[in-house]
Formats: sequence, structure tokens, C-alpha cells
Amino acid sequence: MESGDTFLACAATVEWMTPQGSIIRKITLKSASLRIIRNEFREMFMEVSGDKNAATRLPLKGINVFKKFMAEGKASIKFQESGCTVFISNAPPTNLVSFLRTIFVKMTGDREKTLNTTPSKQTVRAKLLSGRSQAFEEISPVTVADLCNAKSKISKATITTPSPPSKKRKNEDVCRGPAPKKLYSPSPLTTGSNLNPEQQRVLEACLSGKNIFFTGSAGTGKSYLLKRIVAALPPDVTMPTASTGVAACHIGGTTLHAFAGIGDGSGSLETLCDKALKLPLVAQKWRKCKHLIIDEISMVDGTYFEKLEAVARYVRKNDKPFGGIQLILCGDFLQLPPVVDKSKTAKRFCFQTTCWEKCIDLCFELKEVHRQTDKEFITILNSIRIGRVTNEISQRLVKTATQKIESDGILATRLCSHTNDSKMINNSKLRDLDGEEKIYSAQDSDNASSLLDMQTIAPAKLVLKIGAQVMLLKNINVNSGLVNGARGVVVRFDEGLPVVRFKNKKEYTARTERWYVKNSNGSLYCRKQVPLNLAWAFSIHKSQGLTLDCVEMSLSKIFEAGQAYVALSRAQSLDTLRVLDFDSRHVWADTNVLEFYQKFRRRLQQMELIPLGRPLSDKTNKKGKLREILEKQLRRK
Ligand SMILES: Nc1ncnc2c1ncn2[C@@H]1O[C@H](COP(=O)(O)OP(=O)(O)OP(=O)(O)O)[C@@H](O)[C@H]1O
Ligand SMILES: [Mg+2]
Repeated sequence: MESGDTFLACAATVEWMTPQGSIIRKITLKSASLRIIRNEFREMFMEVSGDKNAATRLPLKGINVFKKFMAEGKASIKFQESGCTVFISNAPPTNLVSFLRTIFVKMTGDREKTLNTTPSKQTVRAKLLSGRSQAFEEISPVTVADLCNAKSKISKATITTPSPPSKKRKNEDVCRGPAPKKLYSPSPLTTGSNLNPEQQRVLEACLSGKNIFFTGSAGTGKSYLLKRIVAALPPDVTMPTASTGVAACHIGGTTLHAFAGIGDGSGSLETLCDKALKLPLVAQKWRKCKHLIIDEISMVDGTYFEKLEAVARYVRKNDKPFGGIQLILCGDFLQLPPVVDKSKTAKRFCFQTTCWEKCIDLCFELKEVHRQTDKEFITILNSIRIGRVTNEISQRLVKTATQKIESDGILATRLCSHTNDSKMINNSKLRDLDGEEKIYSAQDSDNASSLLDMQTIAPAKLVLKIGAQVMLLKNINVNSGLVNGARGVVVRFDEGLPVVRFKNKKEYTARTERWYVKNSNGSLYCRKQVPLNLAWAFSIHKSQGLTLDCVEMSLSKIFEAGQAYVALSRAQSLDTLRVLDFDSRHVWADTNVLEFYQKFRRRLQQMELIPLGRPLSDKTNKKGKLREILEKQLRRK
């Protein structure tokens, strides 16, 4: 059982109101505990308690749940009978989903039992005469039987999920819990589902509060896992960031630069500390943050990282690394290195800084590749990653130059080493098409366009024609293959909206979608745009973190270690890849990174004495002790 099933740690406000809507009483709890309990008559209650306040117990009967913002850790439950509403916020979204699901499943189950005689139908008189002493106990966890039972009832009742609750729904059986659709459909918020044991182990480590660095080759599900980690932490104090806008968008966060608020980090440390402290919004953000998450850490400049670490300590007046913020770092140093102006500074990876060792408690490496399934391709990529190209590998990749990977008029995306080349290709290909141009301009929150340009993958202005090659920028329907990175072609316009045919022959009418970016004071900026971008070509730097289903590349102008590996590892298979001019000289790995990974492996081997999935805090058994000792040793190193 997950703790989120029957217990929820969050912030809560409880308001009692008159039927006319004026507030009679209100309690605000910054750190509240919600529990689902039963009394001696098996009636269900939700108990709300805070550090100082006495617990409030509200009968779980006739409730309305507003859960539209569940993914942001917010929901409210209106208790009709008690005339009271509980507003939940800052709840780890995963736990919030499980908690509401338990209420729903248990209430649905109880409803049936109620109809077939149970104590909860008893009158007050009967209860008083029963002689039972008052006793509350935690509700039992949701079982498979509970789920089946509740599901069968939903299908009979054919319930839909209006959100917020519509009048119709209010007038229906008010005894219903949270609406079911979201709570049953496989949700990215459902803890642990689909995570493999190595990913699960990292998630557990992150929840233990330790500072974590996890790595793994391209496609091992680092960003996928990161999204789960974000959803398992309280949103108000968790900052998901990444080194680039595209990668940040992938995990629903902002760039590290936008979060940090110290510009590009140039200038002396004193100036930067001063700057952070003097800008109230920046200082407030640093003080509020409890969990800082950084994806694509390989592209974060070491010197910048070092400065952030010092700024965090200064602003938070706390001498612990990063001022006591929990760090969750993820990336693959054998992919793209930091982008620095080489005429001004030397390139430095984060692991080359003195604070790296102090900042990281535990390291993990994900080994199972999810992006590709073809064993031969995975072996080739693993070899390319460390800069090793055998004759067989060369021959196999050279062979791809002539293969046909296009189908149904959908061309391969050309990955370019330089951004300007990719822009030129897209513009000229669009120009070459006959037919009318349709222009889609993004609608942005006020004064936020430049920030949204940097932080979202949706373009400010998108020009399309029939025949344009496009890429989908959002997961629209994972089961139908309409996923972020899917490639298609515009086949017509329907009432002004582009209709795209994808590689799997599915057609999709692109409607406006929203991208949110947290601004420096925590509120959200929004860009509304159709979720498409031109996809004849893309720069390799922009492609880091993406999965592409049909891709072509020329590697002759490669200029960075790891750049060829990033390009090649975007493909899902050797059959959907075309390398126009493969030459082993374009493949190399940074020697500092190779050395770092050698040491890293040795460290991991020590950690691997401990089996997968064991909770880190388990002090009661020998293995737990061993892990503790190891952790201490590693930290001392
Ligand atoms: N446990 C899993 N089960 C099923 N699919 C998964 C799992 N983990 C990851 N994936 C899928 O594998 C693909 C690659 O995952 P992801 O982009 O997270 O990898 P990554 O390690 O971040 O790669 P990169 O280093 O290129 O950024 C995605 O399509 C993702 O949905
Ligand atoms: Mg990634």
C-alpha cells in the first residue's frame, strides 16, 4: 500500500459555511495530515489534523470533489451534510490521486453495502442504544476486490466526469466520491505503475530526501522517471528544471536559468549573491524551494553550478550544500556538454567542480533502454556513446545511407549540427510547397512572450501549408501513437485547423493546446498554440531528450563530443534511421567524462551490494545497516 492511499500530507484550509454561503469558521493548516478512517459503526470519515489543532472529523457522505487541478496538487472536497469544504493544496499529486481514489472506491463499495443493510443505515437512536464505545481506526487499503466492485458499479451507472461538478451532477446522487474517469485511467501520476525496478529504486531514494544523481544512456527513461518523481513531491516547494527549454518542457518545468534568477551567472560571486538577495522574488523562490530537480545536467556549466550552490547557501543562510535544498540531478554526461563561449571561459562539467561530491549523497545508473528495442542497435549505440567505433559498426551505419525510411509521404527529419542549417531547410522546403499559407500565432500571457519562446517548444508563429512536414509537440493520445515527437504531414485544413496524417496512418485535427511556464513568483504563464512545429529539420542540440520516429542526419559538421551519439540515439531503430555520411572520425567521447564514469562505476559496484527495491531508511535489517555505512563512507570520500 502507498501511504497516499489512506493518508495525505498537504496544506489544507477547512471552511464551514451557512447555506447562504457566508463563512462561519475557518482553519488554515500549513502542514496538515488527512486520514480516511472508520468509526465503530463502519461509517467513513475524513480526519483533518494539524500540528497544534485538534483533529476535525468529517463524515464521508454526500461529498462533492473538485479535482481539476489534481495534477498541481490541489483539490477540494465539499461535505454537504457538515456544510464544510476542505481545500487541499501542496499535496504530492501522486498521493493526492491515490487518496481521492481510495475515498471513491470505498464510498462506491459502501453504497452498495448500505443498500443491503449495514450499520450506517442505523438511526441515531439505534446507535446510542448499541452500547459500543467510540473508536476510530484507519481504513483498510484498497484491494483488487474493492476496485472490481467499484468498477462494476460505475459501468452500470455510466458516470461521466464533469469537472468542476456540474449542476446535473450535484443533483444526482450526492453520495458519490471523486469522479472515476481520471482515477481509473492509467495516469502518469499513479505511483510506480510501469516503472521498472531500477527506476522504482531511484524514486524511493528521492522520496527519502537524499541528494541524488542518476544517469544512464539515452532512452533509459531518465526524463520519464523524473516526471514521476516530480509528481510524488509537494508541488509548491518542488522546482523541476532543465538546462534547455526543450528538456524543461519535456518534464513540465522551467530552465534552470529562469529559476535561478541570476542571469547567465557572469560576474563575481559577491555580485551574484547580492543580486539574488536584493531581488525579492528571486530570494523568495530560493528560500521556498525544498527540492531542486535538474534534467540534462550534462549541459549545465560547472562554474554556473558552483555559483548557484554558493548563492543558495547565502540566500538561505544555511551552510549545507545548496543551502539544504534536496537536489535531484539527472542526465548523461556522454551526451552534449555545456554550451559556453569558448573565447571567454573553458568548458567545465558539473562533476569537475569541488562542490559536486559534497552535493551528491547517492548515485544510480539506469541500464534498461526503453527507446529502442532492437538489441543490435542498442549495442551499437552503447559503443558509440563511449566513442568506440568498430569496423562492423561503421559498415552497419554506412549501410543506412541508402535505405528508404519514408512512408506515406512522411519524410525523415534531418538532424543538423548547426541551428541555422535546420532553420534554412525548414524555410526553403515550406517555400517550395504550392498552396495557401496558414499562419498560427500563439496566444501568450501578458508580457511573457520572450520567456515562453525560451521555455516552451511551441513556436510563437507557425506557418503551414498542405504538404508541410510536422512534428507533434504534445502527447495527445499515447495509445494511438499521437505522442510528442511523432511525425506527420499536413493533409488538409478543416475549419481553419490543420489535419495531420501520421506515420501510423492516423489522422488528427490539431486544436489549440496549452503550455505552462512557472514565472519567478510561482504563478503560471501560458502559451496557447496548435501542438505542431515544422519538422523537415531540427538541430541536434534541440533534439536532446527527444524520441524521433523517422530520422536522417549528416554528421560531417559535428563539433562536440557526444553530438553524434545524441543524434543517433534519437532514432528508435536502425530501420528508421539514415546516416548520410557516416565516418568514425565524427564520433568521440570526452576523456574527462570517460574517467568520471569509470570512478562512478566503482562507486556503484559498492552500492550494488544492496538489493534493488529495499527502502533506504530500513535500519532494522543487516542490509539496511550496510547501506547506511556505505552511504556514510561515500559521503566522507
Ligand atoms: N518504465 C518505462 N516503461 C515504458 N516506457 C518507458 C519507461 N521508461 C521510459 N519509457 C519510454 O522510453 C522513451 C525514452 O525515455 P526518456 O526520454 O525518459 O529517456 P531518457 O533517458 O531521458 O533519454 P535521453 O537521455 O535521450 O534524454 C520514452 O518514449 C519513454 O516514454
Ligand atoms: Mg531525457
